[in-house]
Amino acid sequence: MTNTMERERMVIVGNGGVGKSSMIQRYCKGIFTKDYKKTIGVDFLERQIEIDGEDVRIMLWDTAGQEEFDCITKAYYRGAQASVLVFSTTDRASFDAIKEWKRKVENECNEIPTVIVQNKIDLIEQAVVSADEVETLAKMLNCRLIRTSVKEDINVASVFRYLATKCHQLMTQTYDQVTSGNNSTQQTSTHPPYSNAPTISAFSPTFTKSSSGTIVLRPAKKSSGSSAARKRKIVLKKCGIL
Ligand SMILES: Nc1nc2c(ncn2[C@@H]2O[C@H](COP(=O)(O)OP(=O)(O)OP(=O)(O)O)[C@@H](O)[C@H]2O)c(=O)[nH]1
Repeated sequence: MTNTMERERMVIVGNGGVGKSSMIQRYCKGIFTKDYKKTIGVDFLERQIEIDGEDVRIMLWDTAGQEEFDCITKAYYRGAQASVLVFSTTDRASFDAIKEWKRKVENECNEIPTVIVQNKIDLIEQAVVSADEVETLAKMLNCRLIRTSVKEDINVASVFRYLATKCHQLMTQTYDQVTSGNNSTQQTSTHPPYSNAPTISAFSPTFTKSSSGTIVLRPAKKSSGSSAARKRKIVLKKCGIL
């Protein structure tokens, strides 16, 4: 592991009990526990994955869902490159709070790639939100929607791979702009267009492309670390992006 490895910092927010800590534990440690242990303030775990043949370290900040911790947690939103807004299928208030969570994150770090996660999809029979209203909210907030079950390990990895890929693309664009000396009018938006983004559905855990718009998330192809990739890392480091 070199100190030039790309690092992507993500924050996971949402009401208490929606499954944020469970999601991070599932992704980073491969475990799930039924016990509910309230997060006090913030917690942190990381995992290394490969995107486009490059090693990327994903740093996941788990934040407390209770408002009483807001002043502590908001300090951790700063500098985040992506965010995950989580609500639970069985908790109406957590769904209603999603807009507010997005606002809180944006107050600290402007617009960053963001995913809305509807967790506990294994409890769909006890759902207190309809599929339509969830999809409408995601469109309105211009966010990708991913339905997950941390318990059944459905789509959890898709959430983080999707965001890591977005962050990686943004870093690559920044690199291209720096190396081509283009810092004028052709500035690319830091927020990709999501309005027509398909939903990643918990009902297609095999991630095959379906007519309903479910998208395919394939593992990145391994490539031998090219000299271009190495140069890119050096430039990114010099730009203070790493
Ligand atoms: N059925 C089901 N239960 C889940 C799922 N994900 C998490 N849980 C349970 O939901 C409860 C709360 O999960 P946590 O991960 O602690 O929730 P949190 O959002 O981190 O909560 P705070 O720390 O209070 O913000 C735990 O009992 C988990 O076992 C899921 O996908 N399905």
